Amino acid sequence: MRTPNDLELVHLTKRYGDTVAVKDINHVFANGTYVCLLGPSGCGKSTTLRMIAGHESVSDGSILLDGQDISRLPPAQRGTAMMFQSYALFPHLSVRDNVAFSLKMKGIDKTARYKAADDMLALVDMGHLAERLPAQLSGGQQQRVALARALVTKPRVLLLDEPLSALDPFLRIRVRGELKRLQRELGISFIHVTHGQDEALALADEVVVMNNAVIEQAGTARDVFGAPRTEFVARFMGGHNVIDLNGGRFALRADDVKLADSGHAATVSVVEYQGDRVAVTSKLGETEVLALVPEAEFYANPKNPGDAVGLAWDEGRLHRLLA
Ligand SMILES: Nc1ncnc2c1ncn2[C@@H]1O[C@H](COP(=O)(O)OP(=O)(O)OP(=O)(O)O)[C@@H](O)[C@H]1O
Repeated sequence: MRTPNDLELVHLTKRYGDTVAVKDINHVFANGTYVCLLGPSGCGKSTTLRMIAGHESVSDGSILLDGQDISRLPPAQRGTAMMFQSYALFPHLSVRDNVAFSLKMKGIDKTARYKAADDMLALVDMGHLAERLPAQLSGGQQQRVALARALVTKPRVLLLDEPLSALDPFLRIRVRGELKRLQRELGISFIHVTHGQDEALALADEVVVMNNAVIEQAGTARDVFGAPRTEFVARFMGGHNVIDLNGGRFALRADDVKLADSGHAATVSVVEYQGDRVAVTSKLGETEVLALVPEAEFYANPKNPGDAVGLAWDEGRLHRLLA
């Protein structure tokens, strides 16, 4: 069912000469959803996002927002806003002026645009630093200013291109929590491009996995992780084994593989301690099978490389792959 402010991609295609960067994509991003566009380098994520934003022209197909074709409108008239990876703040403007800039371009008077900028800075917890220049801010603070600057135009869809990639791992986890909170508070859609599986699983209401210019699978984070449709998705999401059995190819979650005395006879090849669990890789014929074993369970009966081991799983946990 369609709701107002759904964003729809219809046969969306982008060609650069002989390269097809995005190939005939059809998808509806439901209003008020946190979407992560996930995929390996070069799969077409950023091109898709830039076409939605209007920073890249469309070769074929169209982009509809709330039923209206926005694919030929200039970026500022689309109802979308983009936050760039590099933040792209103006170095000579204060934080407040950076946030108010697009409103100035629209001819909004100073009192009104400063009020709007201050409201957005308060939303991202940066009100106290409104007078500073970008160079006087940390990376995380610059990122919040960039976010306030994108949100000040009151977009119906916020587009984020690898927004966390410049942050250190600790800050990345904190800021991603803030992004999610902000999206819930504002109730608009966020479309967030990432190549981090963990990031997508942590944030997204809907994960859209791209590969080779097409959407390979889309669904809730649990659906995509729990029921990958293809070998590519199973391998790319990680945490799965891909094994051939009885003429079929199956995904089997590594945390569903048990080390047992009976079962499929294998030989342990690598043991990695990971804190809360131990990653045990074994050779089952020519196939490497990963088992993620809870720490206490592993140390109750520890294994070493070269040990014979039985691999067991519940048949119901095997998930047949389509390709
Ligand atoms: N301006 C351009 N001219 C020619 N080819 C381009 C251009 N921009 C992107 N491409 C090509 O289009 C394909 C998709 O690129 P895109 O940047 O969308 O990938 P991506 O999934 O965002 O990758 P990354 O994670 O590395 O940013 C790639 O093969 C890329 O080389």
